[in-house]
Amino acid sequence: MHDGSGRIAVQNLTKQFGTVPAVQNLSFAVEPGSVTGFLGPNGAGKTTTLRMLLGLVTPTSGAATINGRPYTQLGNPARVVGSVLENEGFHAKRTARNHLRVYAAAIGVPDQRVDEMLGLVGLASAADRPAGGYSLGMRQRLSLATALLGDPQVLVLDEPSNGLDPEGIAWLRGFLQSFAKQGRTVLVSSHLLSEVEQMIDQVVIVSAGMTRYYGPLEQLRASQQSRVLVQPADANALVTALREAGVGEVQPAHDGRVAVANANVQQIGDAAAKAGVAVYGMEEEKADLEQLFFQMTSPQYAGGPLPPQQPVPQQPVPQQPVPPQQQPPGPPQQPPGPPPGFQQGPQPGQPQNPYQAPGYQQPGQQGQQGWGGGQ
Ligand SMILES: Nc1ncnc2c1ncn2[C@@H]1O[C@H](COP(=O)(O)OP(=O)(O)OP(=O)(O)O)[C@@H](O)[C@H]1O
Repeated sequence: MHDGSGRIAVQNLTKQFGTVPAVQNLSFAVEPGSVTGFLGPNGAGKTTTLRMLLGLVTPTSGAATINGRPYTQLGNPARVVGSVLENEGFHAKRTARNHLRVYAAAIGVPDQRVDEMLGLVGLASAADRPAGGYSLGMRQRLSLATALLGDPQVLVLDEPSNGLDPEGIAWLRGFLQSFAKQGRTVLVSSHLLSEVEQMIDQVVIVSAGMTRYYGPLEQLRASQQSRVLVQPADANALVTALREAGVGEVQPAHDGRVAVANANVQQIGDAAAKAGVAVYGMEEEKADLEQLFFQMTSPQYAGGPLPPQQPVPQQPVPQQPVPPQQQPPGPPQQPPGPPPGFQQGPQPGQPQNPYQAPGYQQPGQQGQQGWGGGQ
């Protein structure tokens, strides 16, 4: 059913290439108003999933829909979804401006929009150069400009940070967040959590074609068990005091410090004071999100058994139209516990419509003219 919300729903999606199970029973939803990271190591099945979503590969089973419909049944797909996939070719001798004009004509968009998009992605000054001479980063920008021509409701980007310089990545982050704040939908794939961590609010983690985690990034962060490293005058006395007071999970470290999980500095300080144990310092420590991501996906490389799969949303991804403001968050999976190594020792106002003007300004960054440099 066509629901017009811009919602992406992937339901029990499977793709088998001969003997290669590229995608296995994948389910998740991407809600409008959010930027969702689609993460997994090389070969995890991300591109295949995105290609199925965009009607370029036929699923073996299951479904991927936008607005409740398969891509091939969208009335004017370029107006609904813009995409940037890997290895997209440009006519080498055609200028960026002419490339965009050809696309604009094909989808019925006026030429004026071509210049707006060139300005938006910072290619205005290179618009009349042949795309064949463009750097990887410039080609990424041209792909993005192409994807945005139809003023789509949904953006699907495969590894968009590839080839971008830090300035380009920062611009892309601000742009995607503003795009999502307008109630639009963004799905970005990457094999590096760190590359997209700052730009996403939801995350789907896949490995070996299967979902490992699906839910808010914040929830994944919160699942990271923190601990406090305490430097006491007398470690044995502090361990006894904390255990008797029932404060946290206490573990003496080799360097004379005491590691306390599941307790805050105030609880520890109070218990130490009550027992008359002097404390010289306390340090709060969080497990690294990247480390957790690596642990969730690394069995694909190790060739060993995969960890138990987190329950992919048990209830079917709703196919019925739901007004955006009433949509419940997608059913998140419970993230797994912290990596085993963590326990064992110390470890370190409404944005303006970007399509109104060529010089898109990020909220709070008045004066910045779109994607300026790095050509
Ligand atoms: N057309 C195809 N024919 C056969 N196997 C394929 C085909 N396309 C993808 N595969 C295989 O499916 C698996 C998933 O590939 P896919 O490109 O979807 O992964 P990915 O997560 O996008 O990886 P990367 O981050 O390297 O782009 C890989 O084992 C790949 O070799």
